[in-house]
Amino acid sequence: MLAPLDPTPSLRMPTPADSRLPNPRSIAFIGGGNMARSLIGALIRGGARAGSIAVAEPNAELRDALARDFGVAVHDAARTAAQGADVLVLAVKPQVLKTVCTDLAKVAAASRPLVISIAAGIRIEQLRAWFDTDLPIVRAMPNTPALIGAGATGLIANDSTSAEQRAQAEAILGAAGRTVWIEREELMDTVTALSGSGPAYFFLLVEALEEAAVAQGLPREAARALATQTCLGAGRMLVEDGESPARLRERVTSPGGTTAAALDAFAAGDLRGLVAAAVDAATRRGRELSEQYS
Ligand SMILES: NC(=O)C1=CN([C@@H]2O[C@H](COP(=O)(O)OP(=O)(O)OC[C@H]3O[C@@H](n4cnc5c(N)ncnc54)[C@H](O)[C@@H]3O)[C@@H](O)[C@H]2O)C=CC1
Ligand SMILES: O=C(O)[C@@H]1CCC=N1
Repeated sequence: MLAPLDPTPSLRMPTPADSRLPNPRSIAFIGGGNMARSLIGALIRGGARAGSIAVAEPNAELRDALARDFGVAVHDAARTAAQGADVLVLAVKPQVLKTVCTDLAKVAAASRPLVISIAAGIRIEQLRAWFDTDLPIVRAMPNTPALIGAGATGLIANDSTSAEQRAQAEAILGAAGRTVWIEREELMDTVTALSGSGPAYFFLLVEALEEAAVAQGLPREAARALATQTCLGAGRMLVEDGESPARLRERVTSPGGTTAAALDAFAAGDLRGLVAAAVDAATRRGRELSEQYS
C-alpha cells in the first residue's frame, strides 16, 4: 500500500487530535462495503477509537473482516448498529437507501443523529422524506483513494446541521483526505462526475498508455511501471508544486518536441470535448439516479 502523501496545507493528513476535536461519541456505518471500509480505515489510522464505531453489514465475510482488521463492532441489522449513535454514515448503494432510511426512521427520530449520506445522486430532500423527520443531514461524495488517505470529498449540509455537526462531518470525511464544501446541491452531481467517478478516468488513461506502449513493443511490466509512476509523479506535482495544471504541462512541452506532437494528437481527437462529454454523461446519470429512487 502507498504511504500517505507528504503533508501540505492543501492535502494534510488529519492528526489524531483533529479527529478527536468534534468528538462524536459514536458513529454507525450502515453498509460495510468498499467505501465504508476505506473511511473506517482512515478514521482508525487517524486515531478514532474502534469502540466508537459500529457497522451494519449483511454480508458475513465483510463483517468479519471489518471486526478483525479494525476492531469495530459489527451487526447484521442496521437498526441495532444505529441504536444511540451520534452519527449515521449511510454507505449503501442508492438502490437500497430508501428501504434503509425508512427502516431507521424510528431510531433516528428518537436519537436525532447527524446523518451523512455518501450515496451517489440521492438528494437531501429525498433522505429527509424517507426518514420522515427533519434531521441534520450532510450529503458527501468521497472517492476510492480514501483507502490510502488521498481521497477527495465534496460536502453539503442542510439548514438543520449545526456548525459543530458540520465540523464532525468534515473530520470524518477529512480523515480520508481533502474535503470541499459545496453551496448548491445540484452541483453535487458535478462533484460526483468529477472526483467521485474521477479515479476511474485516470486508471483508464494509465490503461490506455500501457496498451499503447505494449503495442510498440515495450514489455507489459515495464509499460505498467512507467505509466503508473508517471501518474503518481504528475499527481504529486499537481498537489505539491503549487503551479497550475496548464503551467506544469507547458514545462514538459518543448517547442517542436515529442510532447507537443502528442498534445497535437489529443487536440485533433478533441480530448477536451470528450472529457466534457464524459463528465456531462456522469452528471446526467447522477440526476437520473435520484429521479429513479424518489
Ligand atoms: N465506489 C465508489 O467509488 C464510490 C461510491 N460511492 C457511494 O457509496 C455507496 C457505497 O458504495 P460502495 O461502498 O462502492 O458499495 P458496496 O457494494 O461495496 O457497499 C455497500 C454495502 O452495503 C451493504 N448493504 C446492502 N443492504 C444493506 C442494508 N440494508 N443494511 C446495511 N448494509 C447493507 C452491502 O452488503 C454492501 O457490502 C454508494 O451509494 C455509492 O454511490 C460514493 C463515492 C465513490
Ligand atoms: O459509479 C458510481 O455510481 C459511484 C459513484 C461515484 C463513484 N462510483
